Amino acid sequence: MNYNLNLNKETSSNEKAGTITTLKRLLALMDSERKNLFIALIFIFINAGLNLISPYLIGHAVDKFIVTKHYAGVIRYAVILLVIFVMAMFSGYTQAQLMGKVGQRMLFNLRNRLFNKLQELPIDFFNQNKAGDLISRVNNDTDKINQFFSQSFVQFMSSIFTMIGAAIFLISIDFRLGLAALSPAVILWIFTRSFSPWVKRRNTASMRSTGILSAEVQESLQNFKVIVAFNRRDYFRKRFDEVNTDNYRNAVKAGIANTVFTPVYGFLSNIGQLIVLAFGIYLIMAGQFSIGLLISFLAYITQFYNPLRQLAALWANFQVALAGWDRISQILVLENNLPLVPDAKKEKQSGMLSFRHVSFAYPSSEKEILRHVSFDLERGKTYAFVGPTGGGKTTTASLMARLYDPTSGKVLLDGVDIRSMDIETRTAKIGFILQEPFLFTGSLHDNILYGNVQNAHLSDDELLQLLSEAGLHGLLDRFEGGLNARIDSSGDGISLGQKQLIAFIRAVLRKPDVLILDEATANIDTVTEQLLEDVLQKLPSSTTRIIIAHRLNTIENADEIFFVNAGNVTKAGSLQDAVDLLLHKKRVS
Ligand SMILES: Nc1ncnc2c1ncn2[C@@H]1O[C@H](COP(=O)(O)OP(=O)(O)OP(=O)(O)O)[C@@H](O)[C@H]1O
Repeated sequence: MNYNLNLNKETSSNEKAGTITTLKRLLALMDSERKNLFIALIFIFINAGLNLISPYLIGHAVDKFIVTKHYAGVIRYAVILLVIFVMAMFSGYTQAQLMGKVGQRMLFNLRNRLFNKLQELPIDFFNQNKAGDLISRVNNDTDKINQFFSQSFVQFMSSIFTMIGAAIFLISIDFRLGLAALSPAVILWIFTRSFSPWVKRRNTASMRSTGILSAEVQESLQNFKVIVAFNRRDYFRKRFDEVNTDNYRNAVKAGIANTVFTPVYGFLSNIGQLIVLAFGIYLIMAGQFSIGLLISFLAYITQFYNPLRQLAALWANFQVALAGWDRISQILVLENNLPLVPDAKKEKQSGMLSFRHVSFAYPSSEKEILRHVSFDLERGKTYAFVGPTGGGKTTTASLMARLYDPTSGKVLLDGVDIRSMDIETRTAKIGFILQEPFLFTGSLHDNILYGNVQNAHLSDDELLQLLSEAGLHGLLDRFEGGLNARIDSSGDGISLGQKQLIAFIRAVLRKPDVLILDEATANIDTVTEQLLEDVLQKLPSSTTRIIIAHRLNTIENADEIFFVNAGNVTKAGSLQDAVDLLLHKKRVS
């Protein structure tokens, strides 16, 4: 599956969908907010209704009391109008409050949904997309949708109610004049339909370049030490300048597109008023219309075209929200390409961990890293995987932990295809210490218990007890502050060796059946390494240990050594044979 969001058109399910379909999908996001939405809509409706009654009352008052000079009645109408205006103010306040909360909750749920989806996706997705772009989708694009729902949606619905009400009043006061007044709206409708896709496209392009900008910033901040060390600041400055310029151009284009509706709507609403004025005065002169009715009529025209003018701006916001939703749903529609394959049969005569005719190529390249590889690893033994840089050791280990699926063949754990194991079972059985351990901001205590559901709620003392039982407590001396040592996700403030220690303690405490150490001790001093070696020896005798290492002392205690190179994984024999192979003295038979 192609996971590249910026290349993969198939994942953009909304791109070709019409506005109504996309709107329905957007509204589906509000499923849990139905009740609040309904109450808000009632208040929006009441507010629009109250605002619509006033022109009629004013026109009525003019004809009944002002034209006939019965001024006492005007006071009564003024009081009624005041009550209506106060009620309208309260309903307006309530609807804004309600929708503000609905919008925030929706933003919260949407971000949660998006983040959970990101957690479900395979490593390959993260290989193909830049973190900065994903962050921009989770933060900026969801916020565009929130802005629409919490701010524009009330105005949007209120404008629609008001317009419909005003149109009904216009037509029922005088059918001919009403139709003439509304005729410019038809032109507006055609104009809006024709230009909306273009506006949405420009907004999508603008968001895409914001994502690229965010990725660029993230990349250079992450690598700033290397940039400074290699004096590459000019190069990155130039790259940033290009991306920033591109983002600026796209934002300007989107801004222009977003303002295209407003002047046209303004112009055509003025034409509507002009038509009413001319036609209305003609009807008054012909004795077919009253002054009071013309006043009401002009007010209703304003009530029809003003919201329409607002709708022009809101329509642009809506297009922005749609474009944001497009980019978000590109992620939401993705499926993990490592699905659970149910009902795998247990295979006889296999080791604890076995490769059966495994071939593998990374999805982004044609090159086969492993070709028809088969081997069996037994329970409780220690295996070393050696080979030249780029030979395929990490790839082999990744397949053992099902970070990827083989292109063909099977990986078996206890005779069962690991594709049939649910993620909890698999991760409980296989502990993987990566070359570059993952840390997050928090205490050493939190970092050690990361992903350890069973021991997640241990206190410091209980954790200390557990660590000393596992022979790991001595390693805490390497951290100032012990379990309370502050760890930063960037890894600043601690050494690479300390990072590897955390990953080691984390994995060992979970007591996995298979423990894979991928260059896990490369940056640790020899004294600490001996400590780790002792811990490894103290692991339950049933634990299978797989060690990938370049340093010979790390592999000398292995029960068996495998040599990984050029698509093959072969038994290397003794340590000396492995060294010979590494030095190319011997060819793999
Ligand atoms: N995500 C990826 N996408 C495409 N190719 C990859 C990816 N990761 C690794 N490779 C390629 O796969 C090959 C094997 O890489 P691998 O990391 O498994 O080697 P290794 O033996 O562990 O090397 P080292 O000793 O340097 O860690 C290399 O040619 C590498 O370029």
